[in-house]
Amino acid sequence: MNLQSPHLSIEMTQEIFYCKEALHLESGEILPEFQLSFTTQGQLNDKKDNVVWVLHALTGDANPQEWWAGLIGEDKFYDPSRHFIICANFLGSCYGSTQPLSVNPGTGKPYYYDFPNLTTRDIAASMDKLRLHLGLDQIDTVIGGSLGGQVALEWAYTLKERLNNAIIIASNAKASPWIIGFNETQRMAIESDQTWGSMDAKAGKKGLETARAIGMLSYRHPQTFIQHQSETEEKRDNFKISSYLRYQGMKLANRFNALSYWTLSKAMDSHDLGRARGGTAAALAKIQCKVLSIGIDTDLLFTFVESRFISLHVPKGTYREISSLYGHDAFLIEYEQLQYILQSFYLENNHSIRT
Ligand SMILES: CC(=O)SCCNC(=O)CCNC(=O)[C@H](O)C(C)(C)COP(=O)(O)OP(=O)(O)OC[C@H]1O[C@@H](n2cnc3c(N)ncnc32)[C@H](O)[C@@H]1OP(=O)(O)O
Ligand SMILES: N[C@@H](CCO)C(=O)O
Repeated sequence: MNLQSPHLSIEMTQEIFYCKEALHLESGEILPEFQLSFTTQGQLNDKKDNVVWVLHALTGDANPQEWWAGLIGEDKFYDPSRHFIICANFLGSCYGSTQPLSVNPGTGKPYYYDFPNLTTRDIAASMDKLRLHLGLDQIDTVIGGSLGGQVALEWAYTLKERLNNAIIIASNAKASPWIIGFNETQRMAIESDQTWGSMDAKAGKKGLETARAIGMLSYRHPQTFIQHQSETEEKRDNFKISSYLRYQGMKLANRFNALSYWTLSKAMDSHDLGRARGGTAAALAKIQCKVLSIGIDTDLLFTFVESRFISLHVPKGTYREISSLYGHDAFLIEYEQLQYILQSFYLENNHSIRT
């Protein structure tokens, strides 16, 4: 029981950070200005050592209390009565941050297909502008899964001694051809939608449905579907898994847009911590903070081998593994194991943050 907040009432604040400074992107392009939607919950303590910055995955938003409800929130592992919890919607995403449907200040019209290519390094750089805006010199923990883990790793590299812990879940130091291939097939699905190319917020919506259905196969494991979508009677058609994938496609297409999906999937592909830094091993060797890399035994997309690679090459690395039926998406589901792993990590590292 959280005695400080018996009625679970610590307010969450949602704001927009407007950055009027240009962001110079890795591609050489420039975003003349941008905005990030972000939330904070809890208070920065006097020692300013309780900042937990949460980074979302491909289709998440700035409300981890919703999509990571088992980990973030009052009476949860990261508790706003102790931690100052920050989460920003990624640049390129469609939950309040600058994205392809935003107005290009140069033309006065939405960017649509002129929105620049972003990399995970660019997304981390935009996040750092928010950190400076908030006046935070020190972050205790950055934590993210999947694309969120990629961005967290990039940020950990540049934050240097300003970061104590990076928790990188179901992620990697460099996008594998397998991941890029999955993303490419999803973009092909979007491209094959006849509305793709039109200047319309709903362009590519049907294609996005297919893209998400393909994506779902990579976010889960064959065993997930044997468990949850097996037929109980003999059938020749209309299988459960078919309606499940169609439903998941529609669900995503109703809350996301294809242009943002395109942009963020390209960012995921771009991920290479070692680019222009002498390769991934050399770049990982320069990360100064403690790194907890968590793999998932059934992850078919970001394999546990890639997660372990991170911990083996950073100077202060720990590797832990989640065992799950759910494949890659287990990082959004297996709360008990996550809490245990996190608790042990902080205890083993005799860490000041109270958990
Ligand atoms: C503003 C926003 O909403 S932001 C949301 C933020 N989202 C994220 O950050 C994404 C991260 N979250 C996720 O990826 C997912 O929510 C997960 C991994 C945590 C869980 O996935 P879910 O889709 O909820 O679970 P699951 O795969 O079991 O599917 C359940 C849904 O499929 C439906 N379903 C299950 N089987 C079938 C079937 N055979 N046919 C049709 N529908 C089916 C269920 O009725 C349920 O529907 P509901 O979501 O409307 O309740
Ligand atoms: N299920 C995740 C994708 C994989 O990380 C999401 O929708 O963000």
